[in-house]
Amino acid sequence: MSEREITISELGHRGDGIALTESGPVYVSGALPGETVRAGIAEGRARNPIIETRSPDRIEPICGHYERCGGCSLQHLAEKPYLAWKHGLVAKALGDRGIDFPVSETVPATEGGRRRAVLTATRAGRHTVLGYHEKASHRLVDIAECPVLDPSIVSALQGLKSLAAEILPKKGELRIAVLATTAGLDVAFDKADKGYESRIPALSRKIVELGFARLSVNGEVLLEVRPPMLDMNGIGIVPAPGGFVQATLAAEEALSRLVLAGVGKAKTVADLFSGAGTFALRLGAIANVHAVEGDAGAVAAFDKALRRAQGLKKVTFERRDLFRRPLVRGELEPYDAVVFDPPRAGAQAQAEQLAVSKVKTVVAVSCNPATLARDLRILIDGGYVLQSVTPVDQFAFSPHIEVVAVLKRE
Ligand SMILES: C[S@@+](CC[C@H](N)C(=O)[O-])C[C@H]1O[C@@H](n2cnc3c(N)ncnc32)[C@H](O)[C@@H]1O
Repeated sequence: MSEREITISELGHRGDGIALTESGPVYVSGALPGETVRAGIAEGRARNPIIETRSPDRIEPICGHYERCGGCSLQHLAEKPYLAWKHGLVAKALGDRGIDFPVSETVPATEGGRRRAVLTATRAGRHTVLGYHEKASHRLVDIAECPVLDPSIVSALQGLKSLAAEILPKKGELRIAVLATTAGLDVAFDKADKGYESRIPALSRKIVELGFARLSVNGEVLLEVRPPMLDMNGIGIVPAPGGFVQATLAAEEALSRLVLAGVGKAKTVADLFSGAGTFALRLGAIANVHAVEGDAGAVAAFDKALRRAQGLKKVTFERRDLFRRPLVRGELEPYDAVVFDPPRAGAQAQAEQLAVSKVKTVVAVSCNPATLARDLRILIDGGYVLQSVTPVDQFAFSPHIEVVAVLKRE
């Protein structure tokens, strides 16, 4: 493997530096545009890179685990170019689908830290390791700090570890979803061995001692000390164990503001892939809403929240698989506006139905610029005109980006 000097010209979509060489792109982990790097090169990747010229945009990472931990990829880049890079990811995805539209500046929405985290635990001899996987590895980093998480999760890391130790399999990993709620932590273990049942008394005792709100294992609630409540714009919701909620409150609010502005004065709105009601509960204050969601737990959580809610207009819901059974043209007729917020796979089948519908306004929310661009292309080809595209940065230092796009039919 020959060593040579290369110059980084751009950041890739995962945050690696890219040098464009005569033999193709070379990916350099941890390098920034403008930097020159000395490294061995094999299969398009730099090995043991040494940065020779530093970028003025390079900053000190804020976490002691950063070098190893795969949870973050861009702590070493200053905020302004970091937000610009996220903006570029969205613009590029649109460009790849032939959509030439000015993308708004990235809205930072990481304040307060992530209230929802998925950690992994495993055994290392007699110890328990709890954290995230190392960069490009299956090994776990045992985290003692994590500046991107809500502080209440960080201060509970030791407690979570001792809880996980009760049911860790001899080999393999345990997934732990943690949600910081107004009543304390909601902890959901996933992929626990059946044998955990003998540890239920010990787990229950620990949950109470640790002051956590609820513990669930493999989707079943084991003990609810207090309902793990989230305040959704004044309405209390108790999410399903391990269920989806926006990872930061700041992003939930930023996305909701953009969704509400997007639907404008619509009187009837369909909220598709509605989860536990992040948008529907807010939209219900200004319009009649029909929420559609595929996950039974999320639908049940939404139903309960609706019963507690006051002063909403008519809000209805249904459980439905929108990949297999999107709302078809006739079903879309009653709506002035449709909001959709699918998982990473996007909403192709639904976009195809919207493209032949008469719905005036579509607000597309996405966590994947590539599938969003595909769905926007379908809508634009069906006669919609883009009004705005706004990236929202919910996952600090990661390559993830949320986007809200508003389209109208003339
Ligand atoms: C990105 S989340 C958005 C949830 C909600 N809009 C929010 O902001 O909290 C995507 C949602 O789509 C749901 N979902 C995934 N696949 C689905 C499908 N095939 N049909 C309907 N809903 C689905 C998930 O359960 C999840 O609630």
